[in-house]
Amino acid sequence: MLEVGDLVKEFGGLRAVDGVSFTLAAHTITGLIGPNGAGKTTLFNTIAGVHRPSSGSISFLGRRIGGLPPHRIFHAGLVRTFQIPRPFAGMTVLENTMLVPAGQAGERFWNNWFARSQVRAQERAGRERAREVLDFVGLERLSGEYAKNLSGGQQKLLELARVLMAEPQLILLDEPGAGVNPTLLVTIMDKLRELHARGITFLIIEHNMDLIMNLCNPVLVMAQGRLLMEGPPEVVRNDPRVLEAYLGGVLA
Ligand SMILES: Nc1ncnc2c1ncn2[C@@H]1O[C@H](COP(=O)(O)OP(=O)(O)OP(=O)(O)O)[C@@H](O)[C@H]1O
Repeated sequence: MLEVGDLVKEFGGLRAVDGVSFTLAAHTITGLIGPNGAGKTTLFNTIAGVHRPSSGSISFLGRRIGGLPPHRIFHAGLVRTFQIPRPFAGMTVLENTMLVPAGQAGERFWNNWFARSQVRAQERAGRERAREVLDFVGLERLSGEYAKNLSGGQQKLLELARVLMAEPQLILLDEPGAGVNPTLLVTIMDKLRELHARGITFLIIEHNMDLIMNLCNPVLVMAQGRLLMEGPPEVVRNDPRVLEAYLGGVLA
Protein backbone atom coordinates (compact mmCIF):
# COMPACT_ATOMS: atom_id res chain seq x y z
CA MET A 1 0.00 0.00 0.00
CA LEU A 2 2.80 2.40 0.90
CA GLU A 3 6.40 2.29 -0.27
CA VAL A 4 8.99 4.60 1.18
CA GLY A 5 12.41 4.57 -0.51
CA ASP A 6 15.59 6.09 0.91
CA LEU A 7 13.62 9.02 2.32
CA VAL A 8 15.55 12.00 3.66
CA LYS A 9 14.18 15.10 5.39
CA GLU A 10 16.66 17.71 6.47
CA PHE A 11 16.11 20.80 8.59
CA GLY A 12 19.16 22.99 7.97
CA GLY A 13 22.05 20.68 8.75
CA LEU A 14 19.96 18.20 10.74
CA ARG A 15 18.82 14.98 9.04
CA ALA A 16 15.64 14.27 11.00
CA VAL A 17 14.83 11.41 8.59
CA ASP A 18 18.02 9.90 7.24
CA GLY A 19 17.55 7.41 4.41
CA VAL A 20 14.47 5.48 5.60
CA SER A 21 13.03 2.68 3.44
CA PHE A 22 10.10 0.42 4.25
CA THR A 23 6.94 -1.05 2.76
CA LEU A 24 3.50 -1.21 4.38
CA ALA A 25 1.39 -4.15 3.28
CA ALA A 26 -2.34 -3.53 2.89
CA HIS A 27 -4.56 -4.49 5.86
CA THR A 28 -1.79 -4.40 8.45
CA ILE A 29 -1.41 -2.39 11.62
CA THR A 30 2.23 -1.32 11.76
CA GLY A 31 3.72 0.26 14.87
CA LEU A 32 6.38 2.98 14.70
CA ILE A 33 8.40 3.35 17.87
CA GLY A 34 11.68 4.96 18.89
CA PRO A 35 13.08 7.32 21.50
CA ASN A 36 12.18 11.02 21.61
CA GLY A 37 13.66 12.90 18.68
CA ALA A 38 14.12 9.72 16.59
CA GLY A 39 12.33 11.31 13.61
CA LYS A 40 8.94 9.57 13.82
CA THR A 41 6.81 12.71 13.58
CA THR A 42 8.97 14.09 10.80
CA LEU A 43 8.54 10.83 8.89
CA PHE A 44 4.73 11.09 9.34
CA ASN A 45 4.71 14.72 8.25
CA THR A 46 6.78 13.97 5.19
CA ILE A 47 4.53 11.08 4.13
CA ALA A 48 1.38 13.18 4.71
CA GLY A 49 2.73 16.11 2.67
CA VAL A 50 3.27 18.55 5.55
CA HIS A 51 7.01 18.57 4.72
CA ARG A 52 8.54 18.21 1.27
CA PRO A 53 11.05 15.34 1.19
CA SER A 54 14.67 16.49 0.78
CA SER A 55 15.17 13.34 -1.32
CA GLY A 56 13.81 9.81 -1.75
CA SER A 57 10.47 8.45 -2.88
CA ILE A 58 7.01 7.83 -1.41
CA SER A 59 4.38 5.81 -3.31
CA PHE A 60 0.82 5.21 -2.15
CA LEU A 61 -1.20 2.57 -4.01
CA GLY A 62 1.38 2.65 -6.78
CA ARG A 63 1.24 6.41 -7.26
CA ARG A 64 4.11 8.73 -6.34
CA ILE A 65 2.92 11.15 -3.69
CA GLY A 66 6.26 12.56 -2.43
CA GLY A 67 6.05 16.36 -2.50
CA LEU A 68 2.28 16.56 -3.16
CA PRO A 69 0.41 19.02 -0.92
CA PRO A 70 -1.41 17.53 2.11
CA HIS A 71 -4.95 18.00 0.72
CA ARG A 72 -4.11 15.99 -2.42
CA ILE A 73 -2.68 13.16 -0.32
CA PHE A 74 -5.70 13.36 2.01
CA HIS A 75 -8.13 13.03 -0.90
CA ALA A 76 -6.13 10.12 -2.33
CA GLY A 77 -7.10 8.21 0.86
CA LEU A 78 -4.07 8.71 3.11
CA VAL A 79 -4.87 10.71 6.24
CA ARG A 80 -3.06 11.51 9.46
CA THR A 81 -4.14 12.41 12.97
CA PHE A 82 -2.30 14.62 15.41
CA GLN A 83 -0.94 13.79 18.84
CA ILE A 84 -2.82 16.86 20.07
CA PRO A 85 -6.18 16.94 18.28
CA ARG A 86 -7.20 20.22 16.63
CA PRO A 87 -11.00 20.39 16.38
CA PHE A 88 -12.80 23.70 15.78
CA ALA A 89 -13.38 24.57 19.43
CA GLY A 90 -16.43 26.79 18.90
CA MET A 91 -18.28 24.26 16.74
CA THR A 92 -20.23 21.25 17.94
CA VAL A 93 -19.03 17.68 17.69
CA LEU A 94 -21.51 17.04 14.86
CA GLU A 95 -20.49 20.19 12.96
CA ASN A 96 -16.80 19.31 13.31
CA THR A 97 -17.51 15.89 11.86
CA MET A 98 -19.75 17.11 9.03
CA LEU A 99 -17.11 19.58 7.85
CA VAL A 100 -14.72 16.96 6.58
CA PRO A 101 -15.85 15.88 3.09
CA ALA A 102 -14.57 18.45 0.59
CA GLY A 103 -16.34 19.88 -2.42
CA GLN A 104 -19.75 20.17 -0.77
CA ALA A 105 -22.24 22.03 -2.95
CA GLY A 106 -23.06 24.47 -0.14
CA GLU A 107 -19.47 25.76 -0.16
CA ARG A 108 -20.28 27.68 -3.38
CA PHE A 109 -22.11 30.84 -2.55
CA TRP A 110 -24.52 30.83 -5.50
CA ASN A 111 -25.47 27.20 -4.99
CA ASN A 112 -27.17 28.23 -1.77
CA TRP A 113 -29.60 30.28 -3.90
CA PHE A 114 -29.84 28.39 -7.16
CA ALA A 115 -29.12 24.78 -6.21
CA ARG A 116 -30.75 24.67 -2.82
CA SER A 117 -32.19 21.20 -3.13
CA GLN A 118 -28.79 19.78 -4.06
CA VAL A 119 -27.18 21.59 -1.12
CA ARG A 120 -29.88 20.32 1.25
CA ALA A 121 -29.68 16.72 0.00
CA GLN A 122 -25.90 16.69 0.36
CA GLU A 123 -26.11 18.20 3.81
CA ARG A 124 -28.66 15.58 4.86
CA ALA A 125 -26.44 12.75 3.61
CA GLY A 126 -23.40 14.31 5.33
CA ARG A 127 -25.31 14.64 8.59
CA GLU A 128 -26.44 11.03 8.42
CA ARG A 129 -22.94 9.77 7.72
CA ALA A 130 -21.52 11.97 10.52
CA ARG A 131 -24.07 10.51 12.94
CA GLU A 132 -23.12 6.96 11.94
CA VAL A 133 -19.44 7.69 12.42
CA LEU A 134 -20.05 9.41 15.79
CA ASP A 135 -22.12 6.44 16.85
CA PHE A 136 -19.26 4.13 15.88
CA VAL A 137 -16.71 6.04 18.01
CA GLY A 138 -19.21 6.39 20.89
CA LEU A 139 -19.69 10.17 20.71
CA GLU A 140 -23.27 10.25 19.41
CA ARG A 141 -24.71 11.48 22.73
CA LEU A 142 -22.20 14.38 22.70
CA SER A 143 -22.93 15.43 19.13
CA GLY A 144 -24.49 18.77 20.23
CA GLU A 145 -21.63 19.59 22.62
CA TYR A 146 -18.96 22.16 21.73
CA ALA A 147 -15.69 20.45 20.85
CA LYS A 148 -13.84 22.61 23.39
CA ASN A 149 -15.85 20.97 26.21
CA LEU A 150 -14.68 17.44 25.40
CA SER A 151 -12.05 15.67 27.50
CA GLY A 152 -8.66 14.94 25.93
CA GLY A 153 -9.65 11.33 25.26
CA GLN A 154 -12.99 12.35 23.74
CA GLN A 155 -11.16 14.79 21.47
CA LYS A 156 -9.07 11.86 20.24
CA LEU A 157 -12.28 9.98 19.41
CA LEU A 158 -13.61 13.07 17.62
CA GLU A 159 -10.42 13.24 15.61
CA LEU A 160 -10.84 9.58 14.67
CA ALA A 161 -14.44 10.32 13.62
CA ARG A 162 -13.30 13.24 11.47
CA VAL A 163 -10.66 11.09 9.81
CA LEU A 164 -13.23 8.35 9.10
CA MET A 165 -15.45 10.82 7.28
CA ALA A 166 -12.74 10.96 4.60
CA GLU A 167 -13.18 7.20 4.01
CA PRO A 168 -9.42 6.64 4.12
CA GLN A 169 -7.53 3.53 3.11
CA LEU A 170 -4.45 4.30 5.18
CA ILE A 171 -4.49 6.16 8.50
CA LEU A 172 -1.33 7.49 10.14
CA LEU A 173 -2.15 7.72 13.84
CA ASP A 174 0.04 9.92 16.01
CA GLU A 175 0.03 8.59 19.58
CA PRO A 176 -3.61 7.54 19.97
CA GLY A 177 -2.82 6.40 23.52
CA ALA A 178 -1.20 9.63 24.78
CA GLY A 179 -3.09 11.28 27.63
CA VAL A 180 -5.90 8.73 27.46
CA ASN A 181 -7.15 6.90 30.57
CA PRO A 182 -6.81 3.08 30.62
CA THR A 183 -10.55 2.44 30.03
CA LEU A 184 -10.67 4.75 27.04
CA LEU A 185 -7.45 3.23 25.74
CA VAL A 186 -9.19 -0.17 25.61
CA THR A 187 -12.10 1.46 23.73
CA ILE A 188 -9.73 3.09 21.25
CA MET A 189 -7.90 -0.21 20.68
CA ASP A 190 -11.23 -2.00 20.08
CA LYS A 191 -12.26 0.64 17.53
CA LEU A 192 -8.94 0.37 15.72
CA ARG A 193 -9.26 -3.43 15.60
CA GLU A 194 -12.75 -3.11 14.16
CA LEU A 195 -11.65 -0.61 11.52
CA HIS A 196 -8.75 -2.87 10.65
CA ALA A 197 -11.20 -5.77 10.23
CA ARG A 198 -13.16 -3.55 7.83
CA GLY A 199 -10.04 -3.18 5.69
CA ILE A 200 -8.29 0.00 6.85
CA THR A 201 -4.49 -0.07 7.07
CA PHE A 202 -2.73 1.73 9.93
CA LEU A 203 0.69 3.11 10.75
CA ILE A 204 0.78 4.08 14.42
CA ILE A 205 3.35 6.13 16.36
CA GLU A 206 3.02 5.15 19.99
CA HIS A 207 5.05 5.18 23.19
CA ASN A 208 2.52 2.98 25.02
CA MET A 209 3.96 -0.52 24.79
CA ASP A 210 0.63 -2.20 25.70
CA LEU A 211 -0.95 -0.73 22.61
CA ILE A 212 2.02 -1.66 20.43
CA MET A 213 2.20 -5.24 21.75
CA ASN A 214 -1.55 -5.82 21.50
CA LEU A 215 -2.28 -4.21 18.20
CA CYS A 216 0.73 -3.87 15.95
CA ASN A 217 2.56 -6.33 13.74
CA PRO A 218 5.09 -5.56 12.39
CA VAL A 219 6.80 -2.87 14.43
CA LEU A 220 9.31 -0.44 12.92
CA VAL A 221 11.94 1.06 15.20
CA MET A 222 13.56 4.42 14.44
CA ALA A 223 16.58 5.94 16.14
CA GLN A 224 18.49 9.06 15.14
CA GLY A 225 16.58 9.43 11.89
CA ARG A 226 17.24 5.89 10.71
CA LEU A 227 15.26 2.69 10.65
CA LEU A 228 16.96 0.53 13.25
CA MET A 229 14.95 -2.65 12.76
CA GLU A 230 11.59 -4.08 11.78
CA GLY A 231 9.91 -7.21 13.13
CA PRO A 232 7.11 -8.77 15.18
CA PRO A 233 6.50 -6.93 18.48
CA GLU A 234 7.88 -9.66 20.75
CA VAL A 235 11.11 -9.82 18.74
CA VAL A 236 11.52 -6.04 18.67
CA ARG A 237 10.87 -5.75 22.40
CA ASN A 238 13.65 -8.16 23.25
CA ASP A 239 16.23 -6.90 20.77
CA PRO A 240 19.28 -5.44 22.55
CA ARG A 241 19.70 -2.76 19.83
CA VAL A 242 16.26 -1.38 20.66
CA LEU A 243 16.96 -1.31 24.38
CA GLU A 244 20.24 0.43 23.72
CA ALA A 245 18.57 3.05 21.49
CA TYR A 246 16.07 3.86 24.25
CA LEU A 247 18.73 3.95 26.97
CA GLY A 248 20.89 6.13 24.71
CA GLY A 249 17.89 8.47 24.34
CA VAL A 250 17.34 8.59 28.09
CA LEU A 251 20.99 9.13 28.92
CA ALA A 252 21.72 11.59 26.11
N1 LIG B 1 10.31 21.88 11.86
C1 LIG B 1 11.51 21.50 12.35
N2 LIG B 1 12.59 22.31 12.24
C2 LIG B 1 13.79 21.94 12.73
N3 LIG B 1 14.03 20.77 13.36
C3 LIG B 1 13.00 19.93 13.51
C4 LIG B 1 11.69 20.25 13.01
N4 LIG B 1 10.86 19.21 13.31
C5 LIG B 1 11.61 18.29 13.95
N5 LIG B 1 12.89 18.71 14.08
C6 LIG B 1 14.01 17.97 14.68
O1 LIG B 1 14.05 16.70 14.04
C7 LIG B 1 14.38 15.69 15.00
C8 LIG B 1 13.32 14.61 14.97
O2 LIG B 1 12.14 15.13 15.58
P1 LIG B 1 10.73 14.37 15.55
O3 LIG B 1 9.73 15.28 16.16
O4 LIG B 1 10.49 13.88 14.19
O5 LIG B 1 11.04 13.13 16.51
P2 LIG B 1 10.02 12.09 17.17
O6 LIG B 1 10.62 10.75 17.01
O7 LIG B 1 8.66 12.29 16.64
O8 LIG B 1 10.07 12.51 18.71
P3 LIG B 1 8.95 12.39 19.88
O9 LIG B 1 8.78 10.94 20.17
O10 LIG B 1 9.60 13.14 21.00
O11 LIG B 1 7.70 13.06 19.37
C9 LIG B 1 14.55 16.38 16.34
O12 LIG B 1 15.91 16.61 16.55
C10 LIG B 1 13.78 17.68 16.15
O13 LIG B 1 14.32 18.68 16.95
